[in-house]
Amino acid sequence: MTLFVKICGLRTEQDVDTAVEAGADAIGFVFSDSPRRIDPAAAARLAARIPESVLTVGVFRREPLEYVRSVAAESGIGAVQLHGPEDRAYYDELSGGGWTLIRAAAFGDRVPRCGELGEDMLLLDAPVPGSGIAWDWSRKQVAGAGEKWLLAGGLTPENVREAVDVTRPWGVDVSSGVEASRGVKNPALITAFVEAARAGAVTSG
Ligand SMILES: O=C(O)c1ccccc1N[C@@H]1O[C@H](COP(=O)(O)O)[C@@H](O)[C@H]1O
Repeated sequence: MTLFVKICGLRTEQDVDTAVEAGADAIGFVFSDSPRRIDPAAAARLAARIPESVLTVGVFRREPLEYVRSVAAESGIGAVQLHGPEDRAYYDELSGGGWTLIRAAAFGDRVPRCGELGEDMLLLDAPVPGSGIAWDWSRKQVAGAGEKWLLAGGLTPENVREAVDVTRPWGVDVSSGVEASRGVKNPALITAFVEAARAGAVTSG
């Protein structure tokens, strides 16, 4: 099975086109406080360039439900990625809206199971999302084989292959590791990341 690759925090046409050409499966737009923040109208313009086969993801951190709903509607994204303490009721409110739901959780002692709050994908991240700081991947098989879970946090073109070999995720997600400076993507790194992630990949899917 081919490793699912998400490139996050994109804000320019060039970066979006590069990610699509490189073969990314998902492209993320950040709608919460971040150097990568983009407004919904600008994200909608970028999303119009993206083929339907590529999932567009809105990233939210501790936002009210109504904000998520209105941004998702205006930007036309296909998936909602939630970084926060959202509970089952919050996910229930969003389910049925047509979005793929991605639950982000900081890797800790208890590894969540994909689907336990109604999410479609689970993203295991470092404690500070978007920081570029990696967590300890050495705990093999950190999530269930066969689950749709993505590894994130401090991935780069240099370390993604080892991280995938050790943890066997269903997919990977990167932001800082493909940037020239904070919030500014480097197209060559985007391409290098997708190639490195998929080189010889064996996944849990
Ligand atoms: O990228 C951000 O600024 C951000 C802000 C708020 C919530 C999530 C954010 N990014 C997510 O962080 C991980 C990995 O980031 P990195 O590669 O370590 O920089 C990824 O899931 C992004 O979607």
